[in-house]
Amino acid sequence: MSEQGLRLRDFSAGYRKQPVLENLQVSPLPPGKITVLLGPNGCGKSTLLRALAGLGKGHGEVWLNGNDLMKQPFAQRAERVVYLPQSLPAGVHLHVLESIIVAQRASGGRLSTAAQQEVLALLEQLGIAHLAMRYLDELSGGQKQLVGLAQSLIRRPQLLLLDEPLSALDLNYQFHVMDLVRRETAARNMITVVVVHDINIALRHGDHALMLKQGKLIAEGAPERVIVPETLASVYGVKGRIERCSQGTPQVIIDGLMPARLG
Ligand SMILES: Nc1ncnc2c1ncn2[C@@H]1O[C@H](COP(=O)(O)OP(=O)(O)OP(=O)(O)O)[C@@H](O)[C@H]1O
Repeated sequence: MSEQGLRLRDFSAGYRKQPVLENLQVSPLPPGKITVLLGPNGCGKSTLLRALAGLGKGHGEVWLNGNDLMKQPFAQRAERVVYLPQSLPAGVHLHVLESIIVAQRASGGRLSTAAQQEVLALLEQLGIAHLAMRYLDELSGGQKQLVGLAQSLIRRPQLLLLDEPLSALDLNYQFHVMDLVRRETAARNMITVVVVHDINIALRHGDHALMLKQGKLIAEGAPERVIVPETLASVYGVKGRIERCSQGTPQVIIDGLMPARLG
Protein backbone atom coordinates (compact mmCIF):
# COMPACT_ATOMS: atom_id res chain seq x y z
CA MET A 1 0.00 0.00 0.00
CA SER A 2 1.27 3.51 -0.77
CA GLU A 3 2.48 5.69 2.10
CA GLN A 4 -0.31 7.66 3.78
CA GLY A 5 0.26 11.18 5.01
CA LEU A 6 2.07 14.24 3.69
CA ARG A 7 5.80 14.03 3.11
CA LEU A 8 8.06 16.78 1.75
CA ARG A 9 11.43 16.09 0.15
CA ASP A 10 13.86 18.85 -0.81
CA PHE A 11 10.99 21.30 -0.92
CA SER A 12 11.80 24.95 -1.61
CA ALA A 13 9.42 27.88 -1.98
CA GLY A 14 9.56 31.65 -2.12
CA TYR A 15 9.21 34.68 -4.35
CA ARG A 16 10.96 35.99 -7.44
CA LYS A 17 13.54 37.94 -5.50
CA GLN A 18 13.34 36.14 -2.18
CA PRO A 19 13.78 32.44 -1.50
CA VAL A 20 12.02 31.68 1.81
CA LEU A 21 12.10 27.91 2.37
CA GLU A 22 15.06 25.90 1.13
CA ASN A 23 15.31 22.13 0.90
CA LEU A 24 12.73 21.37 3.55
CA GLN A 25 12.47 17.70 4.56
CA VAL A 26 9.31 16.75 6.45
CA SER A 27 8.60 13.19 7.53
CA PRO A 28 4.99 12.11 6.96
CA LEU A 29 2.37 14.23 8.68
CA PRO A 30 -0.22 11.75 9.90
CA PRO A 31 -3.72 11.46 8.40
CA GLY A 32 -6.61 11.91 10.83
CA LYS A 33 -4.49 14.27 12.95
CA ILE A 34 -3.96 17.99 13.39
CA THR A 35 -0.46 19.30 12.70
CA VAL A 36 0.20 22.76 14.11
CA LEU A 37 2.63 24.93 12.14
CA LEU A 38 4.51 27.30 14.42
CA GLY A 39 7.14 29.99 14.08
CA PRO A 40 7.69 33.72 14.36
CA ASN A 41 6.33 36.38 12.00
CA GLY A 42 7.85 36.20 8.56
CA CYS A 43 9.44 32.74 8.99
CA GLY A 44 7.57 31.28 5.99
CA LYS A 45 4.41 29.60 7.33
CA SER A 46 1.99 31.14 4.79
CA THR A 47 4.55 30.74 2.02
CA LEU A 48 4.70 27.03 2.79
CA LEU A 49 0.93 26.54 2.88
CA ARG A 50 0.38 28.52 -0.33
CA ALA A 51 3.11 26.61 -2.15
CA LEU A 52 1.65 23.27 -0.98
CA ALA A 53 -1.70 24.33 -2.40
CA GLY A 54 -0.05 25.23 -5.72
CA LEU A 55 -0.82 28.93 -5.22
CA GLY A 56 2.82 29.98 -4.91
CA LYS A 57 6.12 28.95 -6.39
CA GLY A 58 7.49 25.64 -5.08
CA HIS A 59 10.09 23.06 -6.12
CA GLY A 60 10.78 19.56 -4.88
CA GLU A 61 8.55 16.66 -3.92
CA VAL A 62 5.24 16.85 -2.07
CA TRP A 63 3.87 13.35 -1.47
CA LEU A 64 0.22 13.26 -0.45
CA ASN A 65 -1.05 9.75 0.32
CA GLY A 66 1.42 8.26 -2.15
CA ASN A 67 1.00 10.81 -5.00
CA ASP A 68 3.50 13.56 -5.84
CA LEU A 69 1.35 16.70 -5.96
CA MET A 70 4.04 18.60 -7.82
CA LYS A 71 3.46 16.35 -10.83
CA GLN A 72 -0.28 16.87 -10.89
CA PRO A 73 -2.14 19.52 -12.90
CA PHE A 74 -3.47 22.37 -10.77
CA ALA A 75 -7.13 21.32 -11.15
CA GLN A 76 -6.42 17.81 -9.86
CA ARG A 77 -4.37 19.19 -7.00
CA ALA A 78 -7.15 21.65 -6.08
CA GLU A 79 -9.55 18.72 -5.61
CA ARG A 80 -7.26 17.25 -2.97
CA VAL A 81 -5.84 20.31 -1.27
CA VAL A 82 -7.72 23.25 0.22
CA TYR A 83 -5.98 26.35 1.54
CA LEU A 84 -7.90 28.80 3.74
CA PRO A 85 -6.06 32.15 3.76
CA GLN A 86 -5.82 34.46 6.77
CA SER A 87 -8.73 36.52 5.41
CA LEU A 88 -11.39 35.95 2.75
CA PRO A 89 -11.12 38.00 -0.43
CA ALA A 90 -13.10 41.27 -0.20
CA GLY A 91 -15.81 42.34 -2.64
CA VAL A 92 -17.45 38.94 -3.14
CA HIS A 93 -21.16 39.75 -3.41
CA LEU A 94 -22.66 36.43 -2.37
CA HIS A 95 -24.81 35.26 0.51
CA VAL A 96 -23.10 33.01 3.04
CA LEU A 97 -25.18 30.03 1.91
CA GLU A 98 -24.49 30.68 -1.78
CA SER A 99 -20.75 30.98 -1.14
CA ILE A 100 -20.66 27.58 0.58
CA ILE A 101 -22.76 25.91 -2.13
CA VAL A 102 -20.39 27.40 -4.76
CA ALA A 103 -17.42 25.89 -2.88
CA GLN A 104 -19.21 22.53 -2.67
CA ARG A 105 -20.02 22.55 -6.41
CA ALA A 106 -16.47 23.56 -7.30
CA SER A 107 -15.30 20.33 -5.66
CA GLY A 108 -17.71 18.18 -7.65
CA GLY A 109 -20.61 18.27 -5.18
CA ARG A 110 -24.04 17.68 -6.73
CA LEU A 111 -27.10 19.85 -6.25
CA SER A 112 -28.95 17.20 -4.24
CA THR A 113 -31.02 17.23 -1.08
CA ALA A 114 -28.23 15.38 0.75
CA ALA A 115 -25.69 17.98 -0.38
CA GLN A 116 -27.94 20.83 0.77
CA GLN A 117 -28.44 19.11 4.11
CA GLU A 118 -24.69 18.77 4.51
CA VAL A 119 -24.28 22.53 4.03
CA LEU A 120 -27.04 23.33 6.51
CA ALA A 121 -25.66 20.87 9.07
CA LEU A 122 -22.21 22.46 8.77
CA LEU A 123 -23.65 25.94 9.29
CA GLU A 124 -25.42 24.63 12.40
CA GLN A 125 -22.25 22.97 13.72
CA LEU A 126 -20.32 26.20 13.26
CA GLY A 127 -23.09 28.21 14.93
CA ILE A 128 -23.62 30.43 11.87
CA ALA A 129 -26.95 29.12 10.53
CA HIS A 130 -28.53 32.50 11.38
CA LEU A 131 -26.10 34.17 8.97
CA ALA A 132 -27.06 32.02 5.95
CA MET A 133 -28.80 34.82 4.03
CA ARG A 134 -26.39 37.62 4.96
CA TYR A 135 -23.91 38.98 2.42
CA LEU A 136 -20.27 38.05 3.00
CA ASP A 137 -19.11 41.67 2.94
CA GLU A 138 -21.54 42.55 5.75
CA LEU A 139 -20.00 40.11 8.24
CA SER A 140 -17.61 40.72 11.13
CA GLY A 141 -14.03 39.42 10.92
CA GLY A 142 -14.79 36.41 13.12
CA GLN A 143 -17.99 35.57 11.23
CA LYS A 144 -16.05 35.68 7.94
CA GLN A 145 -13.48 33.30 9.41
CA LEU A 146 -16.22 30.81 10.31
CA VAL A 147 -17.71 31.04 6.81
CA GLY A 148 -14.24 30.48 5.32
CA LEU A 149 -13.92 27.36 7.42
CA ALA A 150 -17.31 26.11 6.23
CA GLN A 151 -16.26 26.74 2.60
CA SER A 152 -13.08 24.73 3.21
CA LEU A 153 -14.65 21.79 5.05
CA ILE A 154 -17.48 21.37 2.53
CA ARG A 155 -14.89 20.68 -0.18
CA ARG A 156 -13.79 17.51 1.65
CA PRO A 157 -10.07 17.75 0.84
CA GLN A 158 -7.43 15.14 1.66
CA LEU A 159 -5.16 17.95 2.82
CA LEU A 160 -6.64 20.95 4.66
CA LEU A 161 -4.36 23.96 5.16
CA LEU A 162 -5.69 26.57 7.60
CA ASP A 163 -3.74 29.82 7.91
CA GLU A 164 -4.42 31.37 11.34
CA PRO A 165 -8.10 30.34 11.32
CA LEU A 166 -8.60 31.50 14.92
CA SER A 167 -7.10 34.98 14.74
CA ALA A 168 -10.46 36.82 14.82
CA LEU A 169 -12.36 34.37 17.04
CA ASP A 170 -13.31 34.82 20.69
CA LEU A 171 -12.18 32.29 23.31
CA ASN A 172 -15.32 30.17 23.10
CA TYR A 173 -15.19 29.95 19.30
CA GLN A 174 -11.45 29.17 19.28
CA PHE A 175 -12.15 26.09 21.36
CA HIS A 176 -15.32 25.15 19.48
CA VAL A 177 -13.63 25.47 16.05
CA MET A 178 -10.58 23.41 17.05
CA ASP A 179 -12.90 20.76 18.46
CA LEU A 180 -14.88 20.63 15.22
CA VAL A 181 -11.74 20.58 13.08
CA ARG A 182 -10.41 17.71 15.21
CA ARG A 183 -13.61 15.68 14.81
CA GLU A 184 -13.80 16.25 11.05
CA THR A 185 -10.09 15.54 10.61
CA ALA A 186 -10.44 12.20 12.41
CA ALA A 187 -13.76 11.24 10.77
CA ARG A 188 -12.47 11.91 7.22
CA ASN A 189 -8.89 10.76 7.87
CA MET A 190 -7.80 14.15 6.55
CA ILE A 191 -4.34 15.66 6.99
CA THR A 192 -4.90 19.05 8.60
CA VAL A 193 -2.19 21.67 9.00
CA VAL A 194 -3.08 24.73 11.10
CA VAL A 195 -0.97 27.84 11.55
CA VAL A 196 -1.38 29.16 15.09
CA HIS A 197 0.52 31.81 17.01
CA ASP A 198 -0.92 30.83 20.39
CA ILE A 199 1.36 28.10 21.64
CA ASN A 200 -1.10 27.08 24.35
CA ILE A 201 -3.68 26.34 21.65
CA ALA A 202 -0.99 24.37 19.82
CA LEU A 203 -0.26 22.35 22.96
CA ARG A 204 -3.90 21.69 23.69
CA HIS A 205 -5.23 20.94 20.19
CA GLY A 206 -2.24 19.78 18.14
CA ASP A 207 -1.37 16.11 17.65
CA HIS A 208 1.83 16.91 15.83
CA ALA A 209 3.90 20.10 15.46
CA LEU A 210 6.32 21.68 13.01
CA MET A 211 8.37 24.68 14.09
CA LEU A 212 9.98 26.96 11.52
CA LYS A 213 12.59 29.64 11.97
CA GLN A 214 13.80 31.75 9.03
CA GLY A 215 12.53 29.19 6.55
CA LYS A 216 14.17 26.21 8.26
CA LEU A 217 12.52 23.37 10.14
CA ILE A 218 13.84 23.65 13.71
CA ALA A 219 11.77 20.90 15.32
CA GLU A 220 9.02 18.40 14.51
CA GLY A 221 7.12 15.84 16.57
CA ALA A 222 4.61 15.79 19.39
CA PRO A 223 3.74 19.37 20.46
CA GLU A 224 5.07 18.71 23.98
CA ARG A 225 8.45 17.77 22.52
CA VAL A 226 8.56 20.74 20.14
CA ILE A 227 7.30 23.46 22.50
CA VAL A 228 9.99 23.38 25.16
CA PRO A 229 11.99 26.13 26.92
CA GLU A 230 14.89 25.69 24.48
CA THR A 231 12.81 26.34 21.34
CA LEU A 232 10.88 29.16 23.03
CA ALA A 233 14.26 30.80 23.67
CA SER A 234 15.93 30.06 20.35
CA VAL A 235 12.93 30.65 18.06
CA TYR A 236 10.93 33.35 19.87
CA GLY A 237 13.56 34.85 22.16
CA VAL A 238 11.37 34.39 25.25
CA LYS A 239 12.05 32.79 28.58
CA GLY A 240 9.26 30.28 29.17
CA ARG A 241 8.39 27.20 31.18
CA ILE A 242 5.82 24.47 30.77
CA GLU A 243 3.44 23.69 33.61
CA ARG A 244 0.41 21.44 33.80
CA CYS A 245 -2.98 22.86 34.74
CA SER A 246 -5.14 21.02 37.27
CA GLN A 247 -6.66 18.96 34.42
CA GLY A 248 -3.23 17.88 33.22
CA THR A 249 -3.05 20.02 30.06
CA PRO A 250 0.42 21.51 29.50
CA GLN A 251 0.56 25.31 29.47
CA VAL A 252 3.36 27.69 28.63
CA ILE A 253 4.10 30.41 31.16
CA ILE A 254 6.21 33.23 29.78
CA ASP A 255 8.51 34.82 32.34
CA GLY A 256 10.00 37.44 30.04
CA LEU A 257 12.33 38.03 27.15
CA MET A 258 15.72 36.40 26.83
CA PRO A 259 18.54 38.83 27.54
CA ALA A 260 19.71 40.44 24.29
CA ARG A 261 23.00 39.01 23.07
CA LEU A 262 25.90 41.40 23.09
CA GLY A 263 28.39 41.66 20.24
N1 LIG B 1 4.22 38.33 -2.13
C1 LIG B 1 5.44 38.36 -1.59
N2 LIG B 1 6.50 38.80 -2.30
C2 LIG B 1 7.75 38.84 -1.77
N3 LIG B 1 8.03 38.44 -0.50
C3 LIG B 1 7.00 38.02 0.25
C4 LIG B 1 5.65 37.95 -0.24
N4 LIG B 1 4.87 37.46 0.74
C5 LIG B 1 5.66 37.23 1.81
N5 LIG B 1 6.94 37.57 1.52
C6 LIG B 1 8.10 37.45 2.41
O1 LIG B 1 8.34 36.07 2.65
C7 LIG B 1 8.74 35.86 3.99
C8 LIG B 1 7.82 34.83 4.65
O2 LIG B 1 6.52 35.39 4.71
P1 LIG B 1 5.26 34.54 5.21
O3 LIG B 1 4.05 35.36 4.92
O4 LIG B 1 5.35 33.19 4.66
O5 LIG B 1 5.55 34.48 6.78
P2 LIG B 1 4.63 33.91 7.97
O6 LIG B 1 5.51 32.98 8.74
O7 LIG B 1 3.35 33.40 7.45
O8 LIG B 1 4.43 35.23 8.82
P3 LIG B 1 3.22 35.77 9.76
O9 LIG B 1 3.24 34.95 11.01
O10 LIG B 1 3.61 37.18 10.02
O11 LIG B 1 1.91 35.66 8.99
C9 LIG B 1 8.72 37.23 4.69
O12 LIG B 1 10.03 37.75 4.70
C10 LIG B 1 7.84 38.07 3.77
O13 LIG B 1 8.24 39.42 3.80
